[in-house]
Amino acid sequence: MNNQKYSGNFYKYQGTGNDFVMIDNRDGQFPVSQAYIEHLCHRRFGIGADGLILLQNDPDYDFRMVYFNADGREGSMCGNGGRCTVRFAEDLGIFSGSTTFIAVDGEHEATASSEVIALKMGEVHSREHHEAYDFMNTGSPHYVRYVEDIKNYDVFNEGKSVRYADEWVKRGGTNVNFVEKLDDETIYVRTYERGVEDETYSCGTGVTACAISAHLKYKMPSPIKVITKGGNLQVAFDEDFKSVHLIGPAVRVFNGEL
Ligand SMILES: N[C@H](CCC[C@H](N)C(=O)O)C(=O)O
Repeated sequence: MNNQKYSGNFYKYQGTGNDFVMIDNRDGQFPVSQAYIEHLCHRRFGIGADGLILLQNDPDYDFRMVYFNADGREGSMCGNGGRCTVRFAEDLGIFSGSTTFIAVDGEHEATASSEVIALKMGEVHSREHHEAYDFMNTGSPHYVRYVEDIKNYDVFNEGKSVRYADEWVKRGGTNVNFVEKLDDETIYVRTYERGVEDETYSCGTGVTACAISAHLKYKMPSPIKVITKGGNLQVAFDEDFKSVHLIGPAVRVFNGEL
């Protein structure tokens, strides 16, 4: 461990089982360090989470979301984390109804109801379609592979072998998704996450990538229902993927003091 310590409250949120330590850092007092964040996210030595998020002030938006993976490194965009941050901002009284905030990949709009947070994702510009997989960036990089019998698929080992393949390491790393079409409106998605280096219960940007991929492959209409280990999401989109929404629950689990 290192010497940096934070004195203050923390909050624990989860969105379809993707869980985050949330800090209200509007006073800028949180000591950002990779080792400290990794420690707080550790499931034995710390609070335990897939990532840590700082909610900060921003002059032009309701708030700024700063996301770190469980390994303590600042990550790219996190869809479930975004939905949880919106719920956190609502709980703090920063907005009610709808909000616009800024994250590492740009501006996001979101609406909150008691059941769900609908988060507008960034525009999805480029999609690679290959024989064995699709690849796209939905705020974070996502490799998408279609599989059968997904519930029994070896996501950890198959995901890890793609994650650490030279090609992907050279490209800066990727998250690895496995997807199966269940019926004409539903897919099942499991994700090995970069930065967590394990399967998570749900990955919002990964779910978004899989829904877009499934729409292109099977012509499934919007919204697509997505089942993950941690619960159900929906992805709504227009034809050019400029307006893409990730919709699902996000709730506070507990809070405490550091
Ligand atoms: N769980 C996140 C994705 C985090 C992305 C991160 N693992 C990376 O790309 O480094 C989500 O809900 O979108």
